[in-house]
Amino acid sequence: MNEEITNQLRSSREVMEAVERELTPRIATFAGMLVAALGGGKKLLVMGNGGSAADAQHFVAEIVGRFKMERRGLPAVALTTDTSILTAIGNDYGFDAVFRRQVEALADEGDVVVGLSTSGSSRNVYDALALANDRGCITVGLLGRDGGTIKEIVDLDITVPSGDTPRIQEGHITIIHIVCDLVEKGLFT
Ligand SMILES: O=C(CO)[C@@H](O)[C@H](O)[C@H](O)[C@H](O)COP(=O)(O)O
Ligand SMILES: [Zn+2]
Repeated sequence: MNEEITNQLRSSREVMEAVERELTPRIATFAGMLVAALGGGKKLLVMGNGGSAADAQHFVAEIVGRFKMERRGLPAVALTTDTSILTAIGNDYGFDAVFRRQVEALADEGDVVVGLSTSGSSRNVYDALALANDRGCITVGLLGRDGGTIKEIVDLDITVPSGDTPRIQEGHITIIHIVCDLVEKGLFT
């Protein structure tokens, strides 16, 4: 059992090293986009399924509440949290529409819309990002594997170089924490 634990910790470390090697400039670009948008009065919308829904909420909580700094709250919404909205849209229009309809309702030009998908191909995330593009939003995909279909349509993809869903998610949450730190420093120091 200890060998299995050691192997998993090693593979997690290797993914983090690959993130550092391959994705540092993209993480900086993402932070810069958010600093410009939030500093200019725009908002952040975030979505994902399963563990990525939890990551979306975690991200938004850091932005609306705080990461490390005492500062004013910033405007961000997780599209994963309201069970009445999710069940109404899912029941009436289908699960593929649960995020797209919320983008239709909430997104304005210049907002940053982030989709998390380890496969890069979840239909509900793809459809919402496609509409966000039409709306003139800045679209970002936190993705995995080969980036899937979402990589093809977003303004910025940050594709964690792994084929293992939990390792990809660990990459995503680390990137989110780094970006929250850079956003606070960019806007409030
Ligand atoms: O957290 C995990 C697996 O670690 C699962 O809940 C996982 O997020 C779900 O299977 C998602 O539906 C996967 O969707 P996606 O990342 O491919 O868009
Ligand atoms: Zn998970």
